[in-house]
Amino acid sequence: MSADPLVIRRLDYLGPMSSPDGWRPEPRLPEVAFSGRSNVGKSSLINKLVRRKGWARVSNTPGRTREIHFFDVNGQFALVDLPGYGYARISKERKAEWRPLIEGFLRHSPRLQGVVQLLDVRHDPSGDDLQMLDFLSEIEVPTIIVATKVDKMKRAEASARVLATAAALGMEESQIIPFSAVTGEGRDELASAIADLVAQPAWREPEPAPASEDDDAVPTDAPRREDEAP
Ligand SMILES: Nc1nc2c(ncn2[C@@H]2O[C@H](COP(=O)(O)OP(=O)(O)OP(=O)(O)O)[C@@H](O)[C@H]2O)c(=O)[nH]1
Ligand SMILES: [Mg+2]
Repeated sequence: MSADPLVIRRLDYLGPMSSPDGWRPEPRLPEVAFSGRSNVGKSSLINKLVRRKGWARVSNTPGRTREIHFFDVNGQFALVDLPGYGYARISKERKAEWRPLIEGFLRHSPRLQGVVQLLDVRHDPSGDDLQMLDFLSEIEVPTIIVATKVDKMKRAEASARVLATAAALGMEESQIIPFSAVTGEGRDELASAIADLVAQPAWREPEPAPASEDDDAVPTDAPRREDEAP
């Protein structure tokens, strides 16, 4: 038996981020974010990945995960559960809130290291999925693609669906990880891909800190400019 590529020794919930300028946990760890439509199986996949049954909330009501949730895995990386997009019954108002939240986080989080993009194996990528994939390639973040719920089909049928999805996205079949939260298929392959991603050098350069008007924010040992009042 091969060794577990991601042994979970410690798992801590770090808290939610609910608006683009709102509170978020200190970005101390490299972050791997999980993205996908509502109901695609993000929370179920996360639970399987960390081998905890009720860790990330799983629901039969699509659109349940509304904030961005952060989890510290082994003090090694932060797992980031994004709200699902593209659920029709959610009000326009809520959708208008989510997009800036998700895109703002992905664009600006200083420690983002990669994204795991989930697609339901049974369906062709939706317009929202394609928009998200375009966005991910625009920001050039390393992305792992997972096809979820493969247990819902016969094996050959699921393989054919993965092949078709790969073709639709212009990628190789081997670039998509087939996954089932029910059988655990794909768990170790995904865990290994995530461990590799986290071991890479930091993907994003930190943004320069904004110039502060507030003198108190300047450390006392910071050099003062000549023209600056004492
Ligand atoms: N058969 C099967 N069902 C799954 C699988 N993954 C998720 N489900 C079911 O799909 C539904 C949605 O799963 P969630 O994990 O809550 O999906 P989510 O993407 O987190 O949904 P939101 O938080 O609403 O965006 C639940 O009823 C799950 O039990 C899977 O691999 N196989
Ligand atoms: Mg969820």
